[in-house]
Amino acid sequence: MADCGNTGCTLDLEWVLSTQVNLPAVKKRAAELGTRRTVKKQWQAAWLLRTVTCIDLTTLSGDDTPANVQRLCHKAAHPVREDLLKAMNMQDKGITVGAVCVYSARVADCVKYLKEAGNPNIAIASVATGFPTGQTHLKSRLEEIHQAVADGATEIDIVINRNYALTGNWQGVYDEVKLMKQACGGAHMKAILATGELGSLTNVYRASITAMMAGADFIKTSTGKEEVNAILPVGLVMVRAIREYYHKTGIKIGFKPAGGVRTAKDSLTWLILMKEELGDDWLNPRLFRIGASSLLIDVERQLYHWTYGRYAADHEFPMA
Ligand SMILES: O=C[C@H](O)COP(=O)(O)O
Repeated sequence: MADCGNTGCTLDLEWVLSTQVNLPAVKKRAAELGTRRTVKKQWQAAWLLRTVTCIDLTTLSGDDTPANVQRLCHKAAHPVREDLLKAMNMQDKGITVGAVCVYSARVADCVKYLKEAGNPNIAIASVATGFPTGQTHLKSRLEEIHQAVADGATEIDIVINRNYALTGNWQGVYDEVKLMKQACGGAHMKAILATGELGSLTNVYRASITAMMAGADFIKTSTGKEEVNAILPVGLVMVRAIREYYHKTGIKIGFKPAGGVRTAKDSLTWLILMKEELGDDWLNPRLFRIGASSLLIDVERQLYHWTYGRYAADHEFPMA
């Protein structure tokens, strides 16, 4: 998955504390992102297919059952209708989403149903560590990771300890994330910062750097359960932290906006952010994912429009 397999480094508190984010500058740059560059026609279709390959197709509900996980896995393995792929001459390219993303208790279902759907190699991401709040004892948070990996998860989406982050205890954040990374073993680890609960963009930057130093392979904006989830100013601060970490260590860390990304147009703006701030190396599922439960349906509808020159009726896309 991630290019890096980030081993992390010693916590450098001076680095963590040295940066103050300039809020007006960040807001201005974020506002430009959706307006400056437009992607049209066949290029748009190509970018949307890229979006598909970067989606962590997610279901994180209290009423998740094996049946809806089965549908999710089938969609993950066949994310775009065959006629649309043929129109783009992409039917033989084995296009799938980046991963499925579920609660840890549903990982075994994913193993079963991805096999059934004919694509057992699609990554299985499990949220863990007391998701979404992280307000359980460290011992059980670590145990949840072990169990998810034992069940077949290849990626673990952990949540950081907001209590520590909000009280400036970056050593505490670092120590816990490092233990979580060890618990992941060979599975890649995405660190969810829950930025909507961090209080300031400076804290978002500090949490990003701390998580990367502790070994996160990806940093992820949100659980999807906070009041404010993936938004561009936060994304900008996080990808700049990734850029700085890369310049200082040579290690490429992935980025995952998650929560509230629902339209094809939104996904293009996130891709533009990655291209402009981090470059083409980051425009692939090894270093970029979008965590989303309903984005795929809109992307597929836009691809339908590109193919047939009209929007499909709802019944033509029964499952996203
Ligand atoms: O990590 C993914 C999010 O939980 C999905 O959020 P969403 O339902 O707003 O797309």
